[in-house]
Amino acid sequence: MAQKRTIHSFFTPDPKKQRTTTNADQDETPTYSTHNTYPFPIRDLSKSITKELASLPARPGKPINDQPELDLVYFEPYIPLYLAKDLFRFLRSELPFYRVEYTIKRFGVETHIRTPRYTTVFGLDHTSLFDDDDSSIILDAKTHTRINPAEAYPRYSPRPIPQCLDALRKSTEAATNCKFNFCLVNYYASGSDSISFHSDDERFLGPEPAIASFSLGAARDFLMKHKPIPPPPDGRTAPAFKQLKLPLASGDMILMKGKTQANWLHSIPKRTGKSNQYDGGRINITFRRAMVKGGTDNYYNYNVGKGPVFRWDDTAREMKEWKTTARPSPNISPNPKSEQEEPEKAD
Ligand SMILES: O=C(O)CCC(=O)C(=O)O
Ligand SMILES: [Fe+2]
Repeated sequence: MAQKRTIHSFFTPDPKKQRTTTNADQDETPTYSTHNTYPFPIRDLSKSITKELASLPARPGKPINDQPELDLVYFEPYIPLYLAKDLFRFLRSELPFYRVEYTIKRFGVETHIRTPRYTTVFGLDHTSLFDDDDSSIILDAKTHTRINPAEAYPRYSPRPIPQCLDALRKSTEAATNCKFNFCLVNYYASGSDSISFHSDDERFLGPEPAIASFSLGAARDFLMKHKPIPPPPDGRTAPAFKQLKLPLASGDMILMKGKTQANWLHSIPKRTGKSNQYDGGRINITFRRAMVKGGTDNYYNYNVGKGPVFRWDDTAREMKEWKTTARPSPNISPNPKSEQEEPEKAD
């Protein structure tokens, strides 16, 4: 008879499946992705993890399309638990993060927004390419001639997707038949970090964008609700939409596509209560495809910004400001009129 598993044993990798901490991995000399825009070199995944990612998804995706204009594919999970656990720890330790603040005009009033989570982004829109042989060179995607990044991307220098995220991008492209040129990462340090209801329907993603969204670490609820619609004429009853609540677990992936972004909003609400085996920390990775230069500027502005870099401190078990003499001090607009959390993601 099969042995009964305790709750603890579900989070303790099965020895037969502990392929990510093999002797081969431990003996491997680490390699790093480097670029002049990275605040520090970003470690590459081991050969064995890279190979495993290429063989995913662990389970085929299931469509969720039983409501008007809703078009999702839910991979539950895409990354098996033992691997998701390693990948969560790896990315939390190795990526640079930011706590972006910005000012927007809301109802004619300058409002200071503090993004309620850590973020980072890598990638370049469809009009340009990093040179395969030298990623410090950016090429025009059509002519393959060199462009001047200071002219084409004056506010933020684009960052190539580091190997540790690019391996997952390649796997996701193969599994979904979609193409992605951007990777956005959110880190929710605890239940008080969140993302408010919004849709990723920015014009620079083109019509009917496909967005692949991965969860690693603590489980959090992903809520979806239909955008408000005008009341139908001549007293007819408005269609009823049900709100969705998907308790996304480590390793899960949701592909949002078709008319979803144009018609539905999604959010990760704040959560109270106990933390779990991941200290309550959760990483979200989204792969997207930006079509025009404005998309690149927008993504860096709201996910990197001009403020300080944060990096995971494994002794303190929290994100700490990462100091370097090579980087200018934070550049945050002084004396904001009011401060509040993001209302909705700005375009
Ligand atoms: O954390 C998540 O699952 C959602 C993130 C998200 O919606 C976004 O970054 O646009
Ligand atoms: Fe989103």
